[in-house]
Amino acid sequence: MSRRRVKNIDYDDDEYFDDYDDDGYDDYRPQQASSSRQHQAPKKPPKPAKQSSSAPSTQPASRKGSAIKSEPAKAPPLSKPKQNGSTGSGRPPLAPSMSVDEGILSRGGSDEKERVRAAEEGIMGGVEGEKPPEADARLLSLAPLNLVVIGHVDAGKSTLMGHLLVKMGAVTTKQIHRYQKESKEIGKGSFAFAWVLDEGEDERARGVTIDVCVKHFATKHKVVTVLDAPGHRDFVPNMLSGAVMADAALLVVDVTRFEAGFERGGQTKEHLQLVRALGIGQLIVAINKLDAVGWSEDRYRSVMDPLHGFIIGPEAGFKSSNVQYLPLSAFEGTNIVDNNCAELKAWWGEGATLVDLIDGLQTKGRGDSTGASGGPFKGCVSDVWRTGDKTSVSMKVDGGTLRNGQKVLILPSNETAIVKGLECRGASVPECRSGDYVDTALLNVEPHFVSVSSVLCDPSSPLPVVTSFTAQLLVFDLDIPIVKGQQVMMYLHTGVDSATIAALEAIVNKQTGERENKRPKALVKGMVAIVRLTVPKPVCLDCKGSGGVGTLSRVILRDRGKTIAAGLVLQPS
Ligand SMILES: Nc1nc2c(ncn2[C@@H]2O[C@H](COP(=O)(O)OP(=O)(O)OP(=O)(O)O)[C@@H](O)[C@H]2O)c(=O)[nH]1
Repeated sequence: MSRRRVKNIDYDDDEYFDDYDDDGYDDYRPQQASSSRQHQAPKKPPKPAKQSSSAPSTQPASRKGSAIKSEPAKAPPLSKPKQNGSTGSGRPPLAPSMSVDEGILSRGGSDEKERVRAAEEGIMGGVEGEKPPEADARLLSLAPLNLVVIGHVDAGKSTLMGHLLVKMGAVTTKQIHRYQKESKEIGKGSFAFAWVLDEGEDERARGVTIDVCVKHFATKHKVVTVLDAPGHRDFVPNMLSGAVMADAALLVVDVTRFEAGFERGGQTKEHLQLVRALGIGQLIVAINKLDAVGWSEDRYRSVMDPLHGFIIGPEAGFKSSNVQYLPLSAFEGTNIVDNNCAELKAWWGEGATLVDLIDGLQTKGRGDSTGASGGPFKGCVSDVWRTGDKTSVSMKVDGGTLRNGQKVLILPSNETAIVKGLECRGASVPECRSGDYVDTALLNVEPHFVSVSSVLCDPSSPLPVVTSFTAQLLVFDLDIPIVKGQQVMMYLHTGVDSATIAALEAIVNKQTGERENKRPKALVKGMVAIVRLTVPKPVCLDCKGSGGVGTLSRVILRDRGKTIAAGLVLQPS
């Protein structure tokens, strides 16, 4: 199944401001570039045990095409996809995809008329109407992983994911042949694989990803939810909406135009800083389009060296051991699940493929099998649409466990609802745990009680609903200093809204963590500061250190199309 979406942000408490040792991720302090952080030539990734190129499919063949009749061909009003439009909070909606996928994990439909009819009747998704497949036992035994794909525009992100999904059996040969034919007809033949993910008409006509697209596939040990993010600078907010859902990031770099994406104005650095700010500590770097430079090892290294310096340097702050690199060709499909290219083998040997590296990624903060981790249930809504007389939402579980039949409190609307169905990773499931991306949670309420950025939580543990709060922020590269009274765009978990910097309360000493320089006049690049933010409408949030995966406390500020600061909510004020 695929779903287009567009949501939010988050930021990691621990890595910026707390000890981060216990989770093995990072000892990142943005301030101090310790000598151990100085650039070291990265090593080739270890060679994990090779995996069969015919990785197991995630759904039995008999389920192909099932549950597709209830998938709408166009979304009803609440979820109608809008390119750069907005739903609820003003963030562009992650509306259900119009996918007609017949692939193994896809829930698109083969019967277009039936899907249109279902949409017109307002019957959305597989929770009500024809049911989605039950998750099979093998899938449930795999570790879930949400992977956001980032990188400068045209780096080859969608092509890479499209080709990977084809190779993993999540897209049929018939379907990719159709994309090849149709893309050729409009003179965009090189985008055939990208069309697996770029499903919007605009995206296909322009050859640019606009919304985040969500797809699933399984490796040997993982069931992976891919969030393919746009690379164009105009769509950074959409990219953030995918990144906030992720456990790990895959950075795609175009080896032929590396400098354009890496230097000032390119999105490579900004994306890296943002995913790190969102608490993502694990990174795979796919150096793409090696076919276009004759599989040159020299070119590969000339890109990897400056990139690695930035990635482990003070501005991005990844831990070297959590970053892995590999050369590939998304277009030719080389080194994705296998490597049959003699020129690459000559210097890469039997090095890991992309699927090997994805299979070896770790997740943190995930609920355990008892659902005990993360405390009471809480989660943030990233998409909303009507399902008959009920409301469906997509969301990220930030802590605890969400179960079918459970009563939840919706904030800020303060309405309660019962969960009438749950879908995760393309299948119907009895529960979703901390860290899970929930494809669909069906709620027995009217849609106006829920919007993108709503929070669902355990009614006995309501989260704060506020119009003013303090946050600890790291200041990014700025054209002009941040001052009191400044209006900014605020990305708070899955929401986006305007906000005012009501007060600059203190500068934080990066070495000691102590507050000093009370009431500074202005904030400049590299500072860590405590600021008070006010918002015009009440927002529901969580505070730093409240448990779970921490999505609900992450805040990113942007101004005039640039990210200016990112951090964590400290407390309501
Ligand atoms: N030669 C070559 N071209 C590639 C490769 N991968 C992608 N391309 C081409 O690069 C162009 C952009 O590919 P996309 O997959 O749309 O790039 P993207 O990063 O998803 O683009 P946005 O999401 O819009 O930022 C297309 O013409 C692809 O065919 C590759 O491995 N080799």
